Amino acid sequence: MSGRRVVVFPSVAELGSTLAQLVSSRAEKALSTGASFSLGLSGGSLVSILSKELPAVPNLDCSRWLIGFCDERLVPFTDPESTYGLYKNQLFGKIIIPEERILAIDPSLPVQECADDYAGKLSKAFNTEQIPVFDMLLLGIGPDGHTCSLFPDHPLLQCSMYPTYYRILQRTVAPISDSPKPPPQRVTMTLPTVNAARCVVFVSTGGSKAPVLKQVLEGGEGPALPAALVAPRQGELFWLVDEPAAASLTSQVERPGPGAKL
Ligand SMILES: O=C1O[C@H](COP(=O)(O)O)[C@@H](O)[C@H](O)[C@H]1O
Repeated sequence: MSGRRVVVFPSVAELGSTLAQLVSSRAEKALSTGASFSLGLSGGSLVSILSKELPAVPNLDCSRWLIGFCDERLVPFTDPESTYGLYKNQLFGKIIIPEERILAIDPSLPVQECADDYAGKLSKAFNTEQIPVFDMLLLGIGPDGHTCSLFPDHPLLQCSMYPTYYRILQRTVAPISDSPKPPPQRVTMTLPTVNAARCVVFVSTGGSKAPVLKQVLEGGEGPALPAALVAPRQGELFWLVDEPAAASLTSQVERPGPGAKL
C-alpha cells in the first residue's frame, strides 16, 4: 500500500466534486494503458453523492468503463433497498455506460447461487479465475464499522484471519444471509478482492460517523472493525470525509483548497 490519505472537506458538495474528479482521473489513467476502467460501487449515502457530481465532470467518456458492485442487497431492482436500482434511477441515465458493461447480481437467485453467479460474471469480465483487480473501488462505512456487507464479528471476517478457512478467504464474493443491517440477504466482495484493488476510496459524511472514523483511523480497543481491515496490498487508499465526520480525529489529515486535485 502506498500510504493512506485522509482528506477532509468543508462540505459534502466539495467532497463530491473532488471524488468525481478522482474517479475521472483514475479512469483516464487506466484507459491510457488498458482497454477498460473497472469501477466498483457501494450503496448507501454514496449513491446520491456520486450521482450528483459524476455527471458534472466535463467530457466524461464512460464507454469503456466496467461497473461492478462492492456489495448488493438481495432484493428486486425495483426495491428502494437495491443499490443497482438506485444507481439505475440516479446515475446510469446521466452517464452513458453500455449495459453489458454493468455487472449486476441476479436478484431472482437464492443467495448462495446469486453470489456464485456474480463471481462468475466478474471472472468472465476480468478474464481470470483469480481474484479480479479493480482499478477503483468506492466504499462506505456504517456507524458500526461495516464496509461492503462485511460486518463486525461476522464469520466472513474471521475467514480472513484463520488459515483453516483458506478456501473461503480466496473467494471473490460471498453470500451473507444474516446481515445485521436489513435487508438480511446480500452479496459482498470479500476482503481479498477489496485489498487487491489499485485504488480504494472511502467516502464518509456526517457527524454520526465521527466515533467510528476515530476508531478505524486512530485505533481503539477490541478486534479491528471491517473498514480497518481494508488496506490495498499495492494500491492507493483514500478516506474522503467531511468536517462533521472528521470532528474527533486528532491525527494528521489533509485539507485541500477549493478545486484541488488528488
Ligand atoms: O448497507 C450498506 O451500508 C454501507 C454504508 O452506507 P452509508 O449509508 O452509511 O454510507 C454501504 O457502503 C454499503 O454498500 C451498503 O450495502
